[in-house]
Amino acid sequence: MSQPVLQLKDTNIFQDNILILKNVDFEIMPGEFFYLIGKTGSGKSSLLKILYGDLPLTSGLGEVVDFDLPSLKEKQIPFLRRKIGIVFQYFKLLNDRSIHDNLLFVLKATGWKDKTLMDTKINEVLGKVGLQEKGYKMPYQISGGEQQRIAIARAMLNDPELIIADEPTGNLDPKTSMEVMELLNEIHKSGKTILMATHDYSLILKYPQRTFKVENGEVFEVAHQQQNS
Ligand SMILES: Nc1ncnc2c1ncn2[C@@H]1O[C@H](COP(=O)(O)OP(=O)(O)OP(=O)(O)O)[C@@H](O)[C@H]1O
Repeated sequence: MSQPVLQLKDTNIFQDNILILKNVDFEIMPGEFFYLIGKTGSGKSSLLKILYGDLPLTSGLGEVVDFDLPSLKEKQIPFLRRKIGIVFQYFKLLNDRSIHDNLLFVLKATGWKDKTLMDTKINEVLGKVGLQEKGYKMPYQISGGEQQRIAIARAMLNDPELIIADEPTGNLDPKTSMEVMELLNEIHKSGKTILMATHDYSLILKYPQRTFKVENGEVFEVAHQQQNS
């Protein structure tokens, strides 16, 4: 039987010694797509930060892409991040270089050396997000939706075992949000595991998946929503 891609057990999550979430228990198996929903400030980002090593796990058990979180060392974090693709609300592209060079920068930073292999990989991920022709453009020369697609392409450069998306549509208009959701769905259908935080219930209605809710310091699974389109 396959192992969970991520697992939290009896985990308490703190920010500045303040308990934000208690007794968090959940796991994601390979190929699943999970939403994490909850109001602004409920603790979604804190939970995700635990998973990519941005917040230490000081209470309870946790394992992500075969890394043990309670014993995670600073020097292991880059290796953890190579196995996780992260997509943020604000796309965080580097504005001083082209799309192609944004992607090249990540490949070089994660240990790639061969120029031909790097170019092939960049073309591949740009193709996956439908933007193969835009590699020469600067980030500010493309739309917000396109920038988020590039950020998704960037997250896929190292074939991650898990994609974490923190409010990936939070900075986009409704139509562009739907396009980004279509893309995430395609990526999911290609076999990727995705955990996505959002407070946009309309997306969850349109693209129903297993959903965990963050509320009053707790995380619990909610029943599937009916598709409403
Ligand atoms: N660096 C920090 N130091 C102290 N407290 C923090 C820090 N970051 C977040 N918090 C607090 O932790 C709580 C949860 O914040 P978090 O960002 O995880 O919520 P969220 O559900 O992701 O909300 P949002 O969608 O607004 O990011 C909030 O009360 C917030 O003020």
